[in-house]
Amino acid sequence: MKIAIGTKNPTKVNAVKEAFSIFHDVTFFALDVSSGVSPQPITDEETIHGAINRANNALLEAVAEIGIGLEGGIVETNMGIFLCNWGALAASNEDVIIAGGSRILLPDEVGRAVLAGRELGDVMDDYTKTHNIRQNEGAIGIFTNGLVNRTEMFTELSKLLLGQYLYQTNKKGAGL
Ligand SMILES: O=P(O)(O)OP(=O)(O)OP(=O)(O)OC[C@H]1O[C@@H](n2cnc3c(O)ncnc32)[C@H](O)[C@@H]1O
Ligand SMILES: [Mg+2]
Repeated sequence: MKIAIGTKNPTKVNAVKEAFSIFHDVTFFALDVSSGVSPQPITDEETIHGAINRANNALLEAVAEIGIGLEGGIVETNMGIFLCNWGALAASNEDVIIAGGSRILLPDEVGRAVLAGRELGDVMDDYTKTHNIRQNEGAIGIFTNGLVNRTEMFTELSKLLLGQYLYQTNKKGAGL
């Protein structure tokens, strides 16, 4: 089975590989595809569209059985600005499957800087005085004291996608 992943970010690629490790015969293709949305989505809808576009573009480009798209964004609420994560699974002749990942409240200065136009990854590097947080523990890893890193968060999200896909394809197979 060919699985196409719409990113080269190792936190996302490793997460998808982990979720699909229940299969023996899988080959993964990591591709830099367009998300079709801004580099820093700032609503749930924009983040979901980014995930769906990545999944569809990866599926088509790699001519795979399954395409996976994972996208990080932020959402402004009256409780503050949250980190959000969305994922999509595309398979030919199937409706796209989506799932939401973790959301945590961001410090207001971080959230405001992102809403003002900066990418969260860059803001996080300045905030923590380190480099390339986005490809390592992620904002979620920093703000959960390392208990949940970006790869773990995307692994659970990938399992939510794969699990729904298996449920739906089984249901069809059982003629329900
Ligand atoms: O190469 P891609 O797949 O685009 O990986 P990315 O790290 O840019 O990830 P996204 O495009 O999905 O995320 C959108 C923006 O939000 C940032 N971001 C989202 N979650 C993050 C996290 O947990 N830690 C650091 N940056 C994060 C990310 O760096 C981008 O600026
Ligand atoms: Mg990006």
